[in-house]
Amino acid sequence: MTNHDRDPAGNASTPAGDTDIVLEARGVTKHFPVRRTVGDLVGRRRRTVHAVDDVSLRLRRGSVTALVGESGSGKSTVARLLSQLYPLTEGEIRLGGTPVKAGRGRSFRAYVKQVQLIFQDPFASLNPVHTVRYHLTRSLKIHGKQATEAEACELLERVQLLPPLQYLDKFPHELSGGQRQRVAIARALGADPKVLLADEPVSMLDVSIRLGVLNLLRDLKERLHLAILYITHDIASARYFADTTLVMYAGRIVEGGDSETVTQQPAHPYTQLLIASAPDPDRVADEEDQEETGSGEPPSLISPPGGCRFHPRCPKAMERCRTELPPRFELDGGQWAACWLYEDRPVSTVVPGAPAKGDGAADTTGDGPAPSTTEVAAK
Ligand SMILES: Nc1ncnc2c1ncn2[C@@H]1O[C@H](COP(=O)(O)OP(=O)(O)OP(=O)(O)O)[C@@H](O)[C@H]1O
Repeated sequence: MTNHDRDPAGNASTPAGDTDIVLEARGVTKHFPVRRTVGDLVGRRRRTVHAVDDVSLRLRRGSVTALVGESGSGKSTVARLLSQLYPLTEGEIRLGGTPVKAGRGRSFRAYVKQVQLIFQDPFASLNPVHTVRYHLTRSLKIHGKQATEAEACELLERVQLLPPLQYLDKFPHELSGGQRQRVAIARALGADPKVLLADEPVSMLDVSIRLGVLNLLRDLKERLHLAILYITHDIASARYFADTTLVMYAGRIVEGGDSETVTQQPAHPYTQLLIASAPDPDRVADEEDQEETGSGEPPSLISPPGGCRFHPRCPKAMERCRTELPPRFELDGGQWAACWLYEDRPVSTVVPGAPAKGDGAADTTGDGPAPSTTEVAAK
């Protein structure tokens, strides 16, 4: 993205006519209040967990966006905010370009019909006392579709549970983990959604069947032009499965770009650490690796570090990283990193008449509005 894509306030504008953007988060923030202790009452303190801060992203039709990060970085909270299970502390969500108003009842049902959430544990998300037929026909009914056996079978065919009649009257405990997750996906498809938010959809499955479920999601993305948010702590699977990858650390997105670039040429020291810690049979980790990429634990989100939240673990931290929050710096090929290391990189200029980065197909970053340097640094 270049300065040409920014509005007068310095924010990136939604690319005009980019009809591929289905769901967009702009500066989305979620702080959870912490239950007050005696000390808090005496000191008149109200503490909050800064679970998600200023997250912007765009999900496009027929595209998978991976949101990658360690446990506790805020990934599931982003999914819950995007599915309207939690109210936002700040920010805005847009569906099809229209700001979404928080609500229950009819407006919530209309939203959920288009944006479906798939959970990590398919056993917990399916009711053990009901059959596959019940789960699927109920989903069809709720979303105003014909709840016939033929429709339920079609859903099972879509998730490659064949022949469908063999699965229709099974209970969840009679299915394998992979089959259960396919039923959960089929149930989500009963709504005929535009967006699937898949929160660690394969992490509870046997390693041998993960690939099959990811391939199914990819097939659905292509055939049904779904926009998919793939939440994972496994950056290696993001390279394989996602078109775009966003990396999250301690409640903030720190890097984004097309998956191949982010995983092969990670720019942010945190992404480099994630990749160095990912199991790779071709690489033997040694102490030098550790020194170069850093180690340690993620910070407390009740009182996150000032400046860049990664600075206490960062082997490349500079003085200003402790005090100033880095904005997004644009790199080549649509990649960006929120890291002061890239401050002095020149921003490439736009060739007149050429599609600018951030305008439709040329924008591979999957991220939403980028706040200006001064705006973020001032926060
Ligand atoms: N309802 C809640 N109330 C208070 N704190 C919460 C709540 N939900 C999440 N958190 C906190 O917000 C932070 C982010 O949690 P979240 O579950 O979104 O992270 P995650 O990256 O999805 O982790 P995991 O991969 O372990 O699920 C954590 O510190 C968590 O303890």
